[in-house]
Amino acid sequence: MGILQVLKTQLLCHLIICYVFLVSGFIINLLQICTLPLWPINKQLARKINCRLGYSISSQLVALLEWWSGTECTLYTAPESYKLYGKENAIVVLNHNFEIDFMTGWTFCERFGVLGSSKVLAKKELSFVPVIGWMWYFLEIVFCKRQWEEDRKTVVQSLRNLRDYPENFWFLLHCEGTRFTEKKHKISMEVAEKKGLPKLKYHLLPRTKGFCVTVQNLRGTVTAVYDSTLNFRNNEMPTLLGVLNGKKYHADLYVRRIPLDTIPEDESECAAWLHKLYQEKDEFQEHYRQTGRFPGAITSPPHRPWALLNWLFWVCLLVYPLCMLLLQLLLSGSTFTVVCTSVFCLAVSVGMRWMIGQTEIDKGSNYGRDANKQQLKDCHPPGQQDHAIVRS
Ligand SMILES: CCCCC/C=C\C/C=C\CCCCCCCC(=O)SCCNC(=O)CCNC(=O)[C@H](O)C(C)(C)COP(=O)(O)OP(=O)(O)OC[C@H]1O[C@@H](n2cnc3c(N)ncnc32)[C@H](O)[C@@H]1OP(=O)(O)O
Ligand SMILES: CCCCCCCCCCCCCCCCCC(=O)OC[C@@H](O)COP(=O)(O)O
Repeated sequence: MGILQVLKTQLLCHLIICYVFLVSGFIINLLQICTLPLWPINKQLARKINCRLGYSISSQLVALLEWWSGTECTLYTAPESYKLYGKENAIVVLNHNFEIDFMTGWTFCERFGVLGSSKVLAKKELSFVPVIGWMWYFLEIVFCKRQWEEDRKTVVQSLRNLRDYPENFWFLLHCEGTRFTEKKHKISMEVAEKKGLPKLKYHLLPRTKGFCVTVQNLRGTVTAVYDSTLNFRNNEMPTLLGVLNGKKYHADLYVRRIPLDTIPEDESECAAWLHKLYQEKDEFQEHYRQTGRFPGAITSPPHRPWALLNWLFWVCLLVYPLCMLLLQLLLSGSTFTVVCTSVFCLAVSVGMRWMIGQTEIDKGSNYGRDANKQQLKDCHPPGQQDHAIVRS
């Protein structure tokens, strides 16, 4: 193991990275709040500014994945589709198996220049996560409680707001609605059986309402669906902590571009279309398992320097004052100040660990663990968490 690799596993490095992320994040959140008076005056300008500010936060996680961990991201796609990526609005339908699939998705967004404006149908709980969740509020991310009766109105309204968005965007949909675990898979296949739908081996049964309503409300705004299937080589199960420790992973993403006007307008036909899409996605995963690759031509969209430059900017800006502050504290000789600072640092570390926990599948929600919604609301007792599938 090289010296740099050892350095990447050191707690001090992690604390500095987290400090830069948190402090820069809070500064950017504050700047986002400052754009509020601009919204009624010039909405499109406010949106553009927020895209740049949002980029400055999310690109830090991209830099962590690309430059710190050195994770390789390979794209399998048709060359004629490749030319259009980043130049049109699209709905991205992605499988939901990995703890860092959001970072991998962001990395592809960065490579095609749509990171600042990328959107997602996200669970409401994520809107409360400091920095990222607060940033999303200003980026007009669509949140849902995963209770359709309550979501219908807000989701439709949020989607309609995107019709005049001034930047090209990709709208991410994890139609499975939750991350893959063995238990959730078993239950969703029972639902599939009851509904007379073919079983899926690598995916949960897709929830169709979000997809249909998105297609319905973004027709005319979005030109294509990017059917995206993600996998990691050698059965890697990547984690954010692994990335923070500098572990290199190998992501393979297969993208098929499907023109939006080929998707049925009728809701039940649209739902059937989505079920068929997931059967095809399952076949692609089977192909990957058998051959170690997806169909289609391989490309490695080039790295852009901006994510790294943005990160270095924040490191330069924030690490020097931190060092000066710590030095002053030590020189002050006040036990009280030193104890207070230590407690503060500990609280921040616990907060960061909680944020990282939001990405962990073992700490995931109960959604989809039972076909009966009432039962879903009950928390299961500790020690009964199900585990993400370990692919042999
Ligand atoms: C190219 C690279 C990628 C580019 C990336 C681009 C952009 C990146 C941007 C941001 C990155 C950040 C990423 C953050 C990720 C965060 C993602 C999430 O938060 S995922 C969770 C939230 N999202 C979703 O849930 C979306 C999918 N869900 C839906 O669409 C749902 O329909 C819904 C709109 C949320 C509503 O859900 P609800 O449960 O209320 O209703 P449903 O109708 O869906 O469910 C009832 C229906 O389902 C049947 N049922 C019951 N149990 C199950 C089960 N276990 N499995 C499957 N189906 C089940 C039930 O019988 C009902 O059926 P029916 O409708 O026939 O009555
Ligand atoms: C350079 C920066 C380094 C900082 C390191 C620490 C950063 C901490 C960042 C926390 C990021 C929080 C955003 C989490 C996004 C997680 C997306 C996700 O995968 O959500 C899960 C839901 O889809 C489904 O939930 P479940 O029903 O499976 O439960």
